[in-house]
Amino acid sequence: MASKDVLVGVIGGSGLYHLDNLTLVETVNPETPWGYPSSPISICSLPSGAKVAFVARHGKHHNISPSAVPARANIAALKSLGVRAILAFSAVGSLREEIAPGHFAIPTQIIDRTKGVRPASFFEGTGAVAHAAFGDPFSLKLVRWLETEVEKALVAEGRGVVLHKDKCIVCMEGPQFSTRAESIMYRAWGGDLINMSVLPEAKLAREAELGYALIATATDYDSWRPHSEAVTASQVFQTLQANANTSRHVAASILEDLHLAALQGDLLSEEKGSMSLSIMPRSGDQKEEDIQKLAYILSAYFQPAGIAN
Ligand SMILES: CSC[C@H]1O[C@H](OP(=O)(O)O)[C@H](O)[C@@H]1O
Ligand SMILES: Nc1ncnc2[nH]cnc12
Repeated sequence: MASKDVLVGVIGGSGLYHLDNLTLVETVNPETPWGYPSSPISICSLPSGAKVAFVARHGKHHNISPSAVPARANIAALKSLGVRAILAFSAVGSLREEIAPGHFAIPTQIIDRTKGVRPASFFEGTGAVAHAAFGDPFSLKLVRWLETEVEKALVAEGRGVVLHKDKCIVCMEGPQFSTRAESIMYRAWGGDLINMSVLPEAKLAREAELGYALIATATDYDSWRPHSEAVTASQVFQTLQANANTSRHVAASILEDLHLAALQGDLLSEEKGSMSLSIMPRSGDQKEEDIQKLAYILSAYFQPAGIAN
């Protein structure tokens, strides 16, 4: 198992199956109480020697569909490596004219249109009940930090990629894309972007007390434009590679500073201890197997018998 000095985890989405300019230190594949992650996790070192962890959400060969991503194992495995902040990348559709394919966005809100087929809580199947706060589904301090740093990285790249802020992302079930009627409805609801992956990832990161933010990379205009073709996978592929290259550039530009910011602590002060107010008080009286399972992600609140504090 890698040492616990990996503070930042990166989740790569469609098109982003590896990062650039990093030295591979080791590959780990931790078995968590929720199974194995989507792919073995690459632990890479940055030029300073600091380490980051990378996991490909759909597997390195894109063989896991969005509804089947083992999101609990991904988040739990990253936490077991010491990760405190997750930077997730996602290919998204745009529900707004001004967010053109090729643009990037950092959303601050989510509308849940998943259909209940994805396990969405670490507490599911245990006797413990918890209600994590999710009004602000992304870590706002991390989001604000990223807005500045990603913008700088995009300017330095010089391709004119625009960054949009304070957007609302709809997470649909898939794997089929939306109908035109749904796409129009999401716009009326206030949705700006759409993907199939941000949930339950963001909810699970919150339950595990991890900072979590999404860099959304627009690939298409979904299906709301009256005189345009509805989105197809081949449209998405046209932008995917360029977006992945820019994502790798952004990651290479910001990861060193993100590691330092995570080390200093203030950036992630919102997450630390947040679940102490979410676990129902009587849920302390648990079966040993549930305590052991939950201790994997929340050792501050669940202590297996025989392990001293
Ligand atoms: C390839 S189009 C639909 C697919 O792309 C996005 O994946 P990810 O979020 O992992 O980049 C979207 O969420 C869908 O899963
Ligand atoms: N239009 C779209 N709908 C859902 N997920 C997507 N990922 C990329 N484009 C998408």
